[in-house]
Amino acid sequence: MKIFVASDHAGFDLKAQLCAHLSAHGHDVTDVGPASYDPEDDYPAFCIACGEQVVAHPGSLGVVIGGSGNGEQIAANLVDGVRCALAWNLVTARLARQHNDANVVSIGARMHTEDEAVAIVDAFLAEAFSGEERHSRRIAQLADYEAQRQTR
Ligand SMILES: O=C[C@H](O)[C@H](O)[C@H](O)COP(=O)(O)O
Repeated sequence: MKIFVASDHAGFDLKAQLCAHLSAHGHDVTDVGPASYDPEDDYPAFCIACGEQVVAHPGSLGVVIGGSGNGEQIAANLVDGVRCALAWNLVTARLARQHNDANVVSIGARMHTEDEAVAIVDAFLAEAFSGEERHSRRIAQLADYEAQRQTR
């Protein structure tokens, strides 16, 4: 699977571990940045770039990582076509795919051990959208709003 991963300084170490883990498991991983640790860096540009890459590569998925994952989720969701979910355990990770067809997952690196965070991402990547009508209907409503916003 093609996977794009971004972080800020708070998620930088986890990003490195996650990219290595995902590559070792056969995924085609792109580290969207930052390329080096800067304790003063800002998450928006990296997370927006990650979302843009996911939208530009249909079928791919993205991971954005920060301290809490909150700002990273907010940033990624500014990109049209991105549905980014903040996952904080295995259940929320799986539901993000099953119910929301999320194409990006946000992780709070300060909220978990690295092993826990990697397991949450693995759970997200392994799950599929259920395709159930009620979930498709709700996702279509979000896409409709997005399309209308583009014409305003
Ligand atoms: O929602 C934002 C993320 O959690 C950031 O990683 C966090 O705000 C960074 O905090 P600081 O600049 O204090 O390390």
